[in-house]
Amino acid sequence: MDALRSLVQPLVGGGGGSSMIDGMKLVVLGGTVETARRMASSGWSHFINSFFLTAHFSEEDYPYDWLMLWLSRRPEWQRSREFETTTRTSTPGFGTRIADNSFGDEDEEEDEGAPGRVKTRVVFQPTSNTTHTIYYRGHWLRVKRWRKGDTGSEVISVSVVARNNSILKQLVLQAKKEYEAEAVHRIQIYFADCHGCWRWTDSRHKRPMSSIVLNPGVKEMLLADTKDFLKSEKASDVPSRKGDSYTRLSTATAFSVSPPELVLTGYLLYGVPGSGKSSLIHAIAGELMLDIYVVSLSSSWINDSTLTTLMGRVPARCIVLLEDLDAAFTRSTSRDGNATGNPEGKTEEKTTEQPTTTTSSSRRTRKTEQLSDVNTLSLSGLLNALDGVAASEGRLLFATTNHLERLDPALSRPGRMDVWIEFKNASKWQAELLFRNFFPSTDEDDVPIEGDLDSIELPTTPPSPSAGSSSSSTLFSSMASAFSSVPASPSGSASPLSPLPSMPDGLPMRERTSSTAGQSPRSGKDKARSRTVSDVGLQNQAYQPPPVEDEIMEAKHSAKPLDGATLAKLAKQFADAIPNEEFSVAALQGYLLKNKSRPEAAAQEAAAWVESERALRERLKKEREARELKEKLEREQRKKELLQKEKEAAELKRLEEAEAARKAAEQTTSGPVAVAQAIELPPITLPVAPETDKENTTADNSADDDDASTDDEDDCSEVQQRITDANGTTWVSIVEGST
Ligand SMILES: Nc1ncnc2c1ncn2[C@@H]1O[C@H](COP(=O)(O)OP(=O)(O)OP(=O)(O)O)[C@@H](O)[C@H]1O
Repeated sequence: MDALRSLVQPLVGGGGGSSMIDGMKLVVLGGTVETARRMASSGWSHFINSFFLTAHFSEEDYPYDWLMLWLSRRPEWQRSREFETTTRTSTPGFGTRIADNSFGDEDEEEDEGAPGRVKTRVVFQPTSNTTHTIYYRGHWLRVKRWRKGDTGSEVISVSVVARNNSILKQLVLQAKKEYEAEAVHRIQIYFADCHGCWRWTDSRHKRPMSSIVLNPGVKEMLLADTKDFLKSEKASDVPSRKGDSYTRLSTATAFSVSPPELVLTGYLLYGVPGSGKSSLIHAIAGELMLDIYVVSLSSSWINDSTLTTLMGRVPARCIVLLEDLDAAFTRSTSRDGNATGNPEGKTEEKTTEQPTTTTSSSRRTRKTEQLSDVNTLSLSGLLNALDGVAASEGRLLFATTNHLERLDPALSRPGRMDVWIEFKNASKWQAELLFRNFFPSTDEDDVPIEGDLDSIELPTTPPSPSAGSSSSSTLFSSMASAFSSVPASPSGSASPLSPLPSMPDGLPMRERTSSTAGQSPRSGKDKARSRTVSDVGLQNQAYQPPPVEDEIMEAKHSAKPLDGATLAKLAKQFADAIPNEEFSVAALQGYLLKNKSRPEAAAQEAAAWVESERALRERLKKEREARELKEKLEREQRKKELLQKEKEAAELKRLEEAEAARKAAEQTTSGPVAVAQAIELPPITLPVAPETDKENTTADNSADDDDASTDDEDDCSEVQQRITDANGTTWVSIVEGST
């Protein structure tokens, strides 16, 4: 103690120093000690860190996803004592995969009233900026999740004491393997957001192809075709560079007709809602292990540049899905029938509605301008974007629409939308298969469906549109549901197809063919993948990956399994009660879901259900018609009132102008003629007393009259015309003279 005192004494001064100097000495001492401490600590941490290898994984790249999944399964990660909870994360995989630290309401009792209810999973993840120590293959890893200051994106940093980075490589490879093993059962769904970025939205279980009920041949054809495409993409030098054209077997080969070589990239699925378009795409994505990138063209923010940016950011090997293709040019944000679908809609609006007044015209112009700001997707913009997808590394382009007739013919050019598949309401055959798929059976093997499948026509290649050029055919419509109307073609060779809908320019679809020559797909863009944490893109989710499927699976457990023969009998009974192509598959599925534990009742009550649905439709139709009529009348009434108001306003304005002019004239000159002159009124006609009266009054007022006439002669230069009418009244017309 004495030694310490003797050491400090000279620094703080002896008892004789002033207190001020003592204080300063203390400050200097404190500063020196603190600096020394900091230097020691920083030197120590540098020293320690020099033994660490650190890897950073940014959320903008795939390894981040792999690691997040890997981490979510580590007990050390789960033992963290500080958590964030989230139901949605921008991180694919994490939180939506069955991570050990996530929980959902699957344990809750099923809500009978909401069969299609989407289950929410809550994820616990350690808060960012905390360091976790995880033991991995003989090494202690220090893992920290943090946010970059400049971009705000998340980063995982993994540090380990090691001589080289092989342990980190092993870690990444293992995380990747686990991620991919998980991905085998799932597909990732990305939505476009308004910033031109792909935002991961969902991870869904694959949907088995067998759960899609379409008339035979369609699924198989599509699957074979897409597989061929991907195979050829792999086998060939990926023809993604500008100017290259690439070929693959046409859909025709699936049906053993001469295989023309085609540039074929786009699949257009069109038809009534709830007929399985999205479900089929979902199932194909699962089968081919591809993720889905969805753009809803009815989104208000879609425009040429956003679409081009988005297409440039689509990675290789995926499905690009353009939802609501018909809405592309309609400036409509709804999927209902309100959209005109007319590519010229904009022009029409401008030309047909002639503004009646300045006010209404400017209002309309303002409105149009606002719309233009919101959505300026042009046909050429869309086509460019499609060509961008077409150019490329295993990307399959799918488009869906409920309104084929609204599409522009340019969309059907080769390399854009080459295979068109129509989806109709459920046929009897589909109803039967749906029933059999829906309810569980004790028989392991599929019981062949009763009924003659021969009556269902398989898709065939359409006859060559131009004589003798079999290799130029690129397009046909495989009527997914209309086959039964046409006799089968045993060989699968060209057979009469059901009449094809006409395109807007009057050509039937199958005639829209052309050779592949000259196709120059745009060069493949960089494969940047971007996820922005923004909700805007999610507000326009027209595409809903079929949510009911899980419920169907669950339904299988809620009904007692039936033996094959009973199931077949009930399915037949059900199909007999369902009218052909009147109800969508989704509607039938909804009915079955309601009866998921009562297959017998589902079959027996189907006819009654059909009647009740018809009555409901009828009622809704009447209500809609009444509402539309009322709205129409109200619109007309409003229009009338508006016109009346505009008329009154115009009249008022005219009078005000006349009045203003009169006043102005009064100020400059005086007298009626000047006023008449100023406001360009017609000559003033004044009645005068008949001659006799005049004579009588002349005597009395002669002096005045003389004065007046003198005044008139002096002041005015008008000419007076006297006219006597049938009643004997004399009118004097005063007309401006020319003195
Ligand atoms: N052909 C089908 N096979 C199996 N399930 C179907 C079929 N059609 C419809 N469904 C069921 O109906 C629901 C809606 O189907 P989906 O979304 O695929 O229809 P869609 O034709 O894409 O409709 P929209 O045009 O409105 O997008 C899904 O749950 C799906 O399971």
